[in-house]
Amino acid sequence: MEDFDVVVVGGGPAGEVAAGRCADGGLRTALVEHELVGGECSFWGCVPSKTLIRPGDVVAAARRVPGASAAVGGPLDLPAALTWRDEMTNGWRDDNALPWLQEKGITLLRGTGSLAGEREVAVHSTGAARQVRATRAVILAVGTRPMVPPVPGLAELPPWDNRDATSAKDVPRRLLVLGGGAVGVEMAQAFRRLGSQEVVVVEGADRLMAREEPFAGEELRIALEAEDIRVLTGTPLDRVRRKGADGPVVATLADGLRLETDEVLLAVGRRPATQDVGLETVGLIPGRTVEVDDAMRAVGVPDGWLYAIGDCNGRAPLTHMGKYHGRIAADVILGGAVRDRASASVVPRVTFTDPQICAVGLTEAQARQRGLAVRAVTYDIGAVAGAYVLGRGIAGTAKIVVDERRRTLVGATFTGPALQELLHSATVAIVGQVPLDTLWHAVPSFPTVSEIWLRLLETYGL
Ligand SMILES: Cc1cc2nc3c(=O)[nH]c(=O)nc-3n(C[C@H](O)[C@H](O)[C@H](O)COP(=O)(O)OP(=O)(O)OC[C@H]3O[C@@H](n4cnc5c(N)ncnc54)[C@H](O)[C@@H]3O)c2cc1C
Ligand SMILES: NC(=O)c1ccc[n+]([C@@H]2O[C@H](COP(=O)([O-])OP(=O)(O)OC[C@H]3O[C@@H](n4cnc5c(N)ncnc54)[C@H](O)[C@@H]3O)[C@@H](O)[C@H]2O)c1
Repeated sequence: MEDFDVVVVGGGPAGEVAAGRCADGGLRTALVEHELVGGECSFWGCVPSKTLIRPGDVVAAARRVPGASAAVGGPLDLPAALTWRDEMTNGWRDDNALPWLQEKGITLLRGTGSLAGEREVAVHSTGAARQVRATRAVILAVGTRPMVPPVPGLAELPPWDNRDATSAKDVPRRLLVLGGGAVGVEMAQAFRRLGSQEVVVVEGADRLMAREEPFAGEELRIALEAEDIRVLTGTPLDRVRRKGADGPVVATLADGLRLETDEVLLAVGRRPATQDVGLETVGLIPGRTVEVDDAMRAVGVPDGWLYAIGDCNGRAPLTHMGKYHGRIAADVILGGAVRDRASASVVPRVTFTDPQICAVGLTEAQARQRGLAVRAVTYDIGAVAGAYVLGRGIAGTAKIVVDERRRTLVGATFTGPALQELLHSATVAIVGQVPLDTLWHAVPSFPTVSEIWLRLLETYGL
């Protein structure tokens, strides 16, 4: 039995950050990983998806600018875009992460980790198993797997999941995307812009991006339809079947509509990868998210030695939030008193479509559900000088949700092209609980899109 102070199971963004911070604090740290250090985000999630989105985004931005649009008249260079994606994922090798681990003094254990009782982890790799003990803490950072809904015929296709989409070597001529959440809308637009001719999004809820402000999904639907992406909402997929071994797929919706496509991309959410990590050996239920307290300690496990961070704790399944959880867990293990203050109500999120949906904190509906007396103010993003100097036809909406009792923000949403860097200003205002009367003195430069702040505050009445 080998001893470490901390054993981290799962080397995605959350696990890497936790391991790095524990090691920086002088703890003997092991990181157990059975695929690639970097996890879903680096190889099949954020990084390749954003890389596939970027060429279409740049061209769309140039097309809005008279004088530049003529220079980008042709189609995208698909092979070059895919090659760049391959570079960004380092050809699905993690050798570039290894020097970092070595520098930090983190021991990488290649294999599948599972809890084997209190403070113990069994690590299985081909033909070998070893047992390690964590004197201070075990941190689970095992992430998620795609959900497969029980639609007859779906599993047999087989459908594409995010891995197939983000590592695709070509684009299918026709693509049916099941799910109009973040993966679905980003990939639908990316594939359409990369050359897929017929793209359909089938979303079970009544609108795209259903957890965001209603106008966000509506504006996105209009933009996608303008690019000839078909958007079908509110009607579940009833059954699918592939004609022959390599033939087209026939998809039938609950209302009887039949669609023919070449591939079906599953984008209906994720389930925690906790089925086989030995949760039962510590009294927890396999396959469920690991519920944690604000210190990231697993609820129901005595003595506080088990932590869960990132997607597998279900708090806020986004890379930056998983890394935040990783910093909290490491600091708590090192004796700090830091606690999670962001996951429940200040989660920033950017959906990298065109228009982007950038949001932080609560939507108006969520704030009201929590019993807050809020007032919301909206303003047209395209109407600020900072937006219209960027090109023609820049459209979108900004909305802030103000807690009237405290006169501070509890939520903000911005839709429009390339707004991702604007979002952090709203995050800072919410986390800092900056009163609107103070925010009024944060003067945005002219002509920047940040002028939207001024317009929102004026509309509010300041
Ligand atoms: C297509 C797509 C695009 C996305 N884009 C974004 C984005 O733009 N921004 C954003 O914030 N989020 C995005 N996400 C979400 C983001 O990928 C996740 O929130 C993030 O990867 C979670 O990090 P994690 O460390 O918790 O888990 P993961 O990244 O899933 O990493 C878990 C790691 O644990 C390993 N592992 C699992 N079980 C074991 C075991 N038993 N033993 C050893 N190792 C194990 C896995 O191999 C993996 O390396 C996207 C997701 C998808 C699918
Ligand atoms: N830019 C980003 O930050 C980004 C990008 C991609 C993914 N992610 C994250 O990755 C995770 C997974 O994303 P996702 O899009 O798979 O999940 P999601 O939960 O964001 O969206 C899933 C969508 O599928 C719909 N759905 C569920 N079952 C369905 C069915 N049977 N038929 C039709 N529609 C159905 C849901 O209503 C929902 O709109 C999320 O946590 C997401 O936030 C983030």
